[in-house]
Amino acid sequence: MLAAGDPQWGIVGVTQRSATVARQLAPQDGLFTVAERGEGAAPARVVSSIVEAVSGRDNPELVVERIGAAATKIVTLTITEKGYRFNPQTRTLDLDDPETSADLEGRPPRTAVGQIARGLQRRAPAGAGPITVVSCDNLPGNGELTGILVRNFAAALPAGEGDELLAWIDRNATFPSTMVDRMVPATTDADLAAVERELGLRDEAAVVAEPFKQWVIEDNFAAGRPRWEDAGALFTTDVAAWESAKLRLLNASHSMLAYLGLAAGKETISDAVGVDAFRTACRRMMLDEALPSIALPAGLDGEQYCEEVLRRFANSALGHTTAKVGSDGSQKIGLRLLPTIRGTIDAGREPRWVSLAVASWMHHVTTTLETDLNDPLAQELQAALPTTQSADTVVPALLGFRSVFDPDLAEHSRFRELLLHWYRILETDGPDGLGNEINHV
Ligand SMILES: NC(=O)c1ccc[n+]([C@@H]2O[C@H](COP(=O)([O-])OP(=O)(O)OC[C@H]3O[C@@H](n4cnc5c(N)ncnc54)[C@H](O)[C@@H]3O)[C@@H](O)[C@H]2O)c1
Ligand SMILES: O=P(O)(O)OC[C@@H](O)[C@@H](O)[C@H](O)[C@H](O)CO
Repeated sequence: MLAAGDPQWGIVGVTQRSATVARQLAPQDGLFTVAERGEGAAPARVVSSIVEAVSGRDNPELVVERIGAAATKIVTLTITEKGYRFNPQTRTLDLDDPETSADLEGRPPRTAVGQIARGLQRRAPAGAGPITVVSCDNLPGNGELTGILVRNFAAALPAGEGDELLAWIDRNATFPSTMVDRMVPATTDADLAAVERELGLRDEAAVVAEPFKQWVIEDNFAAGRPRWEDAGALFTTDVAAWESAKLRLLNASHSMLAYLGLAAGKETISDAVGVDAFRTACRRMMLDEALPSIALPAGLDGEQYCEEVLRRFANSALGHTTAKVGSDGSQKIGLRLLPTIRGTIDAGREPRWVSLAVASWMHHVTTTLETDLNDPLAQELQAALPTTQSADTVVPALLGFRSVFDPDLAEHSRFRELLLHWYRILETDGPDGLGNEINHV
């Protein structure tokens, strides 16, 4: 927007749990480089849209103040799935979460939902006017969900306070859904050194990304918005179809490749997709199981989309690690893989390939030490594992993990058999045996 000559918008960036990015941006006046990597990459570009960088961990009160300010018209969130602190089965705020309860008790809020609710509460008496809250996370119905969670927070406040806030939200706040697609790995020291060579300047906050980018947004803004369509964003009334296409084709395959890749000692997604058998399994999961169980957005060619996803994963200049994509599995499996399992079973077909993805996640949980398992439920997952570990003990134990599997799915006999089948191969023959089996099927 700035490049197009509209100078009225700027971004206050908030980091949540670590001050690192705020600390990197502050001495460089919020400027940072976006360096595209891979075929068709544009030259490095310095972006100047961040006008202030705040550490939410160190200064939660300032975050509330900024959300409460009349000048703020839009709040966007990219805080990962776990940042929402919700129960995925009921899609409600987890009020037993210690951080959420502490925010409800009135401390300067440290959870994202608490910060938004308290910020909105600030707007009412100040006459700061309406506001739009936009989730950009990989969650189905992310806008609707965010609205529910903020309202759950308000409803859990003492009666007078909560009712007033709920009524204000209904009149003044909107929560459009979005689908954001661009692979952006964590920046490494080698990335910073490469950007320094390209720019002739040291940028501690540089970001690397693939050339592809897509942002689909529900056009429901309460207080105006930049003309993002001029920069390629798509405004639509049907974000849900885009979201499920992305989550169940791209993100599902990403997770599958991450866990298969981790089992085979592959460091990056491009290394994992380079294994013929893994690429075949991924393609079969998308084409045979995910595609038939979703309603695609109008005009999207499903098969072409799947091939493009595989091509994007093969971008070896990106260095997207299997460890990062495979993190937080307990938060992602239920959104990316299980809906395809249910859809395939409901249609009377076998969820063969998608079960391989779930079995490789189980294998990852079992073969990773608790301290190395990057998952907010690492302790609970490890506690659920049996002492003697084999397919026959691990699969039922993890199927009983209620934060991920509901009883219906956990009891489904064919799903269980498929998990046992794939887990046994991973356990006894490793990735090579898996390759033979995949090629054989
Ligand atoms: N990186 C990508 O390729 C990409 C692409 C599209 C969408 N997304 C979405 O954006 C999210 C963030 O991706 P990223 O690559 O920036 O991840 P990241 O791990 O680099 O950053 C995550 C951010 O979330 C915050 N966070 C983590 N746990 C939190 C919690 N419990 N409460 C509040 N905040 C918390 C962190 O402080 C950090 O600021 C993803 O989970 C995904 O939903 C990412
Ligand atoms: O960011 P996460 O942790 O939700 O998931 C990891 C990746 O699958 C994801 O970030 C993709 O790179 C992204 O969704 C592509 O648009």
